[in-house]
Amino acid sequence: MTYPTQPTASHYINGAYVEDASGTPLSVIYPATGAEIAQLHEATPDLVDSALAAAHRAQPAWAAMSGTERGRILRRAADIIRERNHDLSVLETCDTGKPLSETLVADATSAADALEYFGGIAASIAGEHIQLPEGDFVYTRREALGVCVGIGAWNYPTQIAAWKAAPALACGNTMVFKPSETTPLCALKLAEILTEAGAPAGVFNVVQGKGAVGAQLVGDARVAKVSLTGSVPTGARVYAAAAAGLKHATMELGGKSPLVIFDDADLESAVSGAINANFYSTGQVCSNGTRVFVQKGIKDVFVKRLAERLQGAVIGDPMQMETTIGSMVSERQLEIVLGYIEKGKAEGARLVAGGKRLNRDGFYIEPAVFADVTDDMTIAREEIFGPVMSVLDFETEEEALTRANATEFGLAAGVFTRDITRAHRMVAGFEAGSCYINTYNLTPVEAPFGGSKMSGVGRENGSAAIAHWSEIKSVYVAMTPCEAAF
Ligand SMILES: NC(=O)C1=CN([C@@H]2O[C@H](COP(=O)(O)OP(=O)(O)OC[C@H]3O[C@@H](n4cnc5c(N)ncnc54)[C@H](O)[C@@H]3O)[C@@H](O)[C@H]2O)C=CC1
Repeated sequence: MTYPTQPTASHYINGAYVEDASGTPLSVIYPATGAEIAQLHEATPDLVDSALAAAHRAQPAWAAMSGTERGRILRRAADIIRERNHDLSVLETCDTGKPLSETLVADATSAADALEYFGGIAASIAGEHIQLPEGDFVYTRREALGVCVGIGAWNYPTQIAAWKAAPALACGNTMVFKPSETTPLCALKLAEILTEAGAPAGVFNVVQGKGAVGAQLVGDARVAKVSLTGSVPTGARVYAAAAAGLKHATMELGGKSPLVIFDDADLESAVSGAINANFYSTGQVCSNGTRVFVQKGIKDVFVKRLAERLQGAVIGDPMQMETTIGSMVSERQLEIVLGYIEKGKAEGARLVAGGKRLNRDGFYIEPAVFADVTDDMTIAREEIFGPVMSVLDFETEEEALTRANATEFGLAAGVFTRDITRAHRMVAGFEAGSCYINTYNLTPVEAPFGGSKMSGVGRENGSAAIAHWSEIKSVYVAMTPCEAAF
């Protein structure tokens, strides 16, 4: 590995890198080869405390700055990220094993988009004025919550850190962020860049560690809000811990999203949609449409065309620009995915393509397509978080909608059809936070993103995010003397 992947230190607190070698060692593995590329340490309880103290100290002055000033710093950070996109994308690939052809356009650039977007609206975050009888009025102040905690998953380490930091900081909060222990490198770069852009010390801090470090952060009395991106079981634990302290919470959790393809759809476009809904980032995307419902009349031709198109996938070294499928993030995740593939076969689904581990170093698997999947099979019910597509067939619109919604999850849903009224009817009926018509998995920063049902609470991105990173203070102003009964 010739890329500089060992960071200056494990943590970033109060505007500087900090090391504490007494923490448990944390080894960073490049999943494309299995080689160790960095050695970090988990944060000790004292170190976590010092990060929270730094964020707590910095928050009043940060909130007291004008939105314009805060926004300028965020936008400057966005510019620095864009200038360094190549190196940051290489680091994202080292952290995750995702192909550079993807990380160059979807990770640091998405972080820059978030910083630019929320930097742009920071100055117009405001309350309102409400007129009342006798000249009295109420005005509202939209205020920061205080110290916020962000906790990330491993699939989008740069994007997750920025999607939380940008709106939090725009609203005048400060943050302590804990990346996933599997991908700890990228968030440190965001912290470094925010300092360079002018963010005062303590405004954005990063501490490394596993669940225990996350739990300490969530349980701390100084923390006003917790935003987690992770799995449903972790989300349930973190949400409960936040509730114990009556903290604000945003939970971006897992999914098992449906993609419904009607027989009048543009076939090539629908196949592309199914590919993007299942194999981007080697299938490690929370909103993936892994239950692909295809109307009976076109099922065979759809599966045939999909298998042909899969021949064009280039699996291998993620640093090569022609590569379109990199490695899984870890050996553990690869084993989980292989386990699901065996279950799919054992329960009677037909493996149409892929599904084998590649015989080389690193954690590679061929993208897999199962046909003849039924709703009760494990692969159709549980989130796999890997490149495994399940194709199910259906006859009527009503049936498709009922079966699409028959899941505890509700993150995303998509429909391919040329019938516009049917498309909108389906979308209105989907029990999901993010819906797609004739496309899939696009997540521009302008669009609110988040889940229904067990897939989460709250929304990230879009102007909707402001409500989740601030609160309203209502101020009643009397224009006449105050009267009392006695
Ligand atoms: N809805 C969304 O926006 C997204 C959801 N995800 C979901 O994330 C999952 C994959 O990511 P993983 O890293 O495996 O998830 P995970 O749930 O295992 O871990 C998520 C984070 O929570 C931390 N954590 C674990 N236990 C904790 C505790 N008790 N208190 C505080 N923090 C704790 C972990 O260290 C990690 O940083 C998938 O289920 C996926 O669907 C991933 C990306 C986006």
